[in-house]
Amino acid sequence: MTILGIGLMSGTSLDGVDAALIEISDTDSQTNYKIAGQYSEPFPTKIRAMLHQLCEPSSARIEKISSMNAYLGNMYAGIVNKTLKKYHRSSDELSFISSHGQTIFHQPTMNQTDELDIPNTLQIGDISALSYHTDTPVVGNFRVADIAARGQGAPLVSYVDHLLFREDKKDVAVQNIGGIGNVTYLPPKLSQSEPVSFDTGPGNMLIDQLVSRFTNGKLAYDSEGEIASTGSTSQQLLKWLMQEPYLSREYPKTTGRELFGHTYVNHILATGEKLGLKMPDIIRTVTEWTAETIAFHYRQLNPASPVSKVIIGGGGSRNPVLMNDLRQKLTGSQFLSHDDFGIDNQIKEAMAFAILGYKRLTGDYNQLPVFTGAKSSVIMGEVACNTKNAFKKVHRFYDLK
Ligand SMILES: Nc1ncnc2c1ncn2[C@@H]1O[C@H](COP(=O)(O)OP(=O)(O)OP(=O)(O)O)[C@@H](O)[C@H]1O
Ligand SMILES: CC(=O)N[C@H]1[C@@H]2OC[C@@H](O2)[C@@H](O)[C@@H]1O[C@H](C)C(=O)O
Repeated sequence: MTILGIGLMSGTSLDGVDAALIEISDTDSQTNYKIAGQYSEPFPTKIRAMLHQLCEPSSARIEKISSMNAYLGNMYAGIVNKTLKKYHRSSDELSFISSHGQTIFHQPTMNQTDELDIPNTLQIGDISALSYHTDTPVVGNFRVADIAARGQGAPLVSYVDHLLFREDKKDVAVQNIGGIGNVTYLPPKLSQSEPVSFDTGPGNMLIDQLVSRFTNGKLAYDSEGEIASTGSTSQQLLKWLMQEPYLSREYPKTTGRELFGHTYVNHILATGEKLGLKMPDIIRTVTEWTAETIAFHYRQLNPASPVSKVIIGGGGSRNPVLMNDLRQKLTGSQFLSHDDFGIDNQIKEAMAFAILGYKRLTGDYNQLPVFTGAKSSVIMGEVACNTKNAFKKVHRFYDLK
């Protein structure tokens, strides 16, 4: 039997939503995942601006978070219906939706000064609204189960990287450069070493914010690295940035806009100003620093030799300045992209969440403690099925067992 599912991803760069339509079929020995379609929709400027406000504790307002939760649930439903229409598939054919949601806040580790301050993470985009408007069961809110098991609640795509990309004899690093950078490091199967994953630091998040300030909000990112290529790296600013304590924290570790947000950008700008730097020089330096945060961690992962294969994904792979810096810092590694494996870079994370959602519905573990630091394996994800049809569709998965 072939199951049709849709994975939805809206990531920390706040650029929009990606949908992956996937067909899943089980043979006796393995599960096969085939991409049957894809659709992406950018956030309208107003929504993106509001999301930026909601991710920043000083500007977030509870009533706006609540209404954005409902709004995104409806928006995601529209995206599912557009994806089905694009590929001439009906809602009846769709067995499930798996939605990451929009991360608004993520604090998996904290210095507990108050008993009420406990690890937490919040992804919004109401899964009940999504289920209701699509007549389909929805799996969402993945990260909270891993946090409950005392994990970092991220990175979660590592589980899928491990299924798809581990090799017998060569070590592989699967590097995402989204808003945040994260790596899944897969030592050869034949070695005794365990895989690991963690966030390497900022991806495009700081570059995007600097570009937006430089252009008074006219540009949201440094397209093709054009601004960075007009500046020069300041070694002094680079050295200052390398002192960021997150870099030397032990992994598993994750980060986000809580650290690399508005206040961080203010600190970079103040330091750049003291050094007499112009904005393109600051953007150039932060671009090189982003590459250096990745290379810095790889030298720790494999001190003896360059990582054999680096599979790059995420929007940062479209920034040639960032990619050139990374290649220069990782000489000896073979660079590949998800496209080399038949997976469009744009929808890799959406596809991964479809797989995580499918595992949730079949009652299988969809997380490995080694990746998130959780105390035990968990089956992540909550299920919303708010119509009779959605309920019937969920029951199909019980028959699979
Ligand atoms: N042509 C391009 N040139 C330079 N940068 C680009 C280009 N296209 C996309 N980007 C960068 O990629 C970012 C989006 O990346 P992506 O969609 O992978 O992030 P995300 O999935 O939201 O984040 P995360 O993986 O952290 O959740 C944009 O904000 C921009 O900085
Ligand atoms: C809390 C949160 O949303 N984290 C994201 C973010 O974006 C990249 C990096 O930081 C990663 O840890 C994670 O997303 C990917 C999809 C993951 O969980 O694998």
